[in-house]
Formats: sequence, structure tokens, C-alpha cells
Amino acid sequence: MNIAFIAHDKKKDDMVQFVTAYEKVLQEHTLFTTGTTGQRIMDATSLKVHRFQSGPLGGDQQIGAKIAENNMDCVIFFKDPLTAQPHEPDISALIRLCDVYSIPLATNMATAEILLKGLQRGDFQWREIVKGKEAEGKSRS
Ligand SMILES: O=C(CO)COP(=O)(O)O
Repeated sequence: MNIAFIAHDKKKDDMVQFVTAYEKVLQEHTLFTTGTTGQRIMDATSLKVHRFQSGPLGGDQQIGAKIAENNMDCVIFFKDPLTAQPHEPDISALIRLCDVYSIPLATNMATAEILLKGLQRGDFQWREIVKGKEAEGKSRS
């Protein structure tokens, strides 16, 4: 599965703790991150990630584009609800696209934990079906 990890500054320690706890599971997946979050993950773990721009410089939008192309299966976004972000419109747009395309999105650690447990259980297999159907449709047209 393609999984995106994003954390606002005050949530980055939590994100490092989270991916460290699930490192073994995450090794089996393709990981995408915004810039600084990805750097922190790579510094703390042996995980390899595809790093986009930092959030305020367009990273959230780049992850949104992957969602619009049906190339993202899950988004783990540790948002800071207590700090104003200069790129708030980008954040809202990313969350909106998750809803447009029914992409599982966790915005806090408690939900992220449940999503990763589901991932381990195979609850994300429906994504393969959705992607397969889209590929089938494209090859017919
Ligand atoms: O701002 C962010 C998400 O909105 C995160 O970006 P960074 O990972 O580059 O800090």
C-alpha cells in the first residue's frame, strides 16, 4: 500500500514514536511524506520514504495530487489543532480530497493506531480492487 505520513511541528515527536512502533509493518509498504516529517522519520528509523516538499511549500498539495491520481491508499496526518498554519488552505484541500476519494485518513495517533491495525489485518484489500477496476477502465478507453 502507498501510505502518506505528515506531522505538524508540535506533533513530530509523536510521529517519530508512532512510526518507530510500527516500523516492521511499515517496511512492507511504500511510504510518502512531507519534507521535514520525512527527514525526522529517516533519521530515527531505517525506513525509506519518498519525501515531497515541506508542507508550507506545497508538500500537502503534492500528496493531494497522489490521492487525485488514485495513487495513495492511506493518509496519517498528525495535525496540530492548537497552532495556526500559514498553509491552512492546503491542509483543508488535502483533507477534502481524502473525503472525495474515500481515502482512510487519521488526524491523530489514536485513529492512526486503528488504521495500522486494520492494515495488518488486511482491511485495506478493497483498495487493490478499486485500483484494479480503474486500471481496467483505462485500458478499455
Ligand atoms: O506542514 C506540514 C503539513 O501541513 C508538514 O510539513 P513538514 O513535514 O515539512 O514539516
